Amino acid sequence: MRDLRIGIIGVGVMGADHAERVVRRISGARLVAVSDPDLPRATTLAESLGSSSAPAAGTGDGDAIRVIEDPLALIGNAEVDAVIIASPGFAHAEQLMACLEHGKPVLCEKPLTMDTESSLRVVEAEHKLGRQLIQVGFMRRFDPEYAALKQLLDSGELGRTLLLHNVHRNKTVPESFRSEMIVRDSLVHEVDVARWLFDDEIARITVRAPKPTGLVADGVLDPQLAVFEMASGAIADVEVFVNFQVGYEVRCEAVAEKGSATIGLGVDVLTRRAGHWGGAVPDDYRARFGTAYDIEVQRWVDATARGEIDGPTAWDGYAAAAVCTAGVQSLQEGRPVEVEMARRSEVLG
Ligand SMILES: NC(=O)c1ccc[n+]([C@@H]2O[C@H](COP(=O)([O-])OP(=O)(O)OC[C@H]3O[C@@H](n4cnc5c(N)ncnc54)[C@H](O)[C@@H]3O)[C@@H](O)[C@H]2O)c1
Ligand SMILES: O[C@H]1[C@H](O)[C@@H](O)[C@H](O)[C@@H](O)[C@H]1O
Repeated sequence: MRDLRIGIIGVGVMGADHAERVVRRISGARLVAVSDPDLPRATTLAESLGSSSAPAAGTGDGDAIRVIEDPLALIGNAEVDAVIIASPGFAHAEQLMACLEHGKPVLCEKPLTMDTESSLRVVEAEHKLGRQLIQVGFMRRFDPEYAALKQLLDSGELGRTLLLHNVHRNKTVPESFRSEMIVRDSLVHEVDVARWLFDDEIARITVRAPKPTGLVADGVLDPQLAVFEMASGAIADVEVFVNFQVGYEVRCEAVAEKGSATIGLGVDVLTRRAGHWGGAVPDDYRARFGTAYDIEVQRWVDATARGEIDGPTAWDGYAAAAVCTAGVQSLQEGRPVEVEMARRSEVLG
């Protein structure tokens, strides 16, 4: 079977990382086009990967990668079989709709879109089309540690899961990150983790913030503390701290009836030396979740070749957006907020 020809939209930090992944680390796919309003950035990337002489799983022998300025033109281009969207969240809705219009399978970085209404419109448009084309980049589901945790909890060995404690810390984030963005762009990962691990919807969310760190602009509420009340009665708490300074830390502890399980301790690098013990803290998500992204994109490519998707769906993206909308309201009003969501059966039949 011929390689899946991929176009990537947005080649900043994440898009460039995916581009390298497609070219060098996964099989069955070829990077044929990139698009970014920052043309020099797109051109430099296309030239460096397209003429790569390093062993390239995805490009063949230094195949050229086209730079297509207009992202919608990339989506419509006949030489692009499938699309990876790694533009900022505000651009996702229009680009997803274009992928649906052109019948192109798409792996869209989280969040699906930045608000509940546009996320629902995307879900409805995909449903109308009659086939699933959208996968959302909630990559934690592909991380071996999260996957092992999910398997353990689903096995029932520990009894019913009652609580999740989560920590999500970034070293720093760009200045564009205001309080709402922390909910919609960072906390959204734990929204998906809780829905996935509990296999349940979040019914109510509370987001509170202590006196903020002094290392952010005035008015930015960082860190934040969220509580998700699941429809079944289980509870998850999350600390999100995106200007933690130290490095990237993502942990999850599940507390069940007959035991608990924790991931994200970095125990594989635990060291003892010169009177100290400890390990390394990764700098960012690329170091911590590199394997998860590789597995995510490889499985997406393989599933796309079969005409399927294999991961979080547009509905998962919509559900996460609805929870985040309620979360932002909770943060602003200082009270728990019920999550308002369409009924799945009414939208998807
Ligand atoms: N899954 C993860 O762990 C993870 C990690 C980082 C970022 N992300 C997601 O990836 C996406 C990109 O984030 P990033 O950190 O790479 O941002 P970034 O700012 O580094 O890169 C975004 C790129 O998109 C370009 N761009 C801006 N407007 C555009 C438009 N309308 N169409 C196409 N391109 C446009 C910018 O010029 C830039 O090159 C976001 O959705 C973000 O939430 C996910
Ligand atoms: O866009 C990024 C990305 O999703 C990271 O995985 C997350 O840790 C950051 O908080 C977020 O800003």
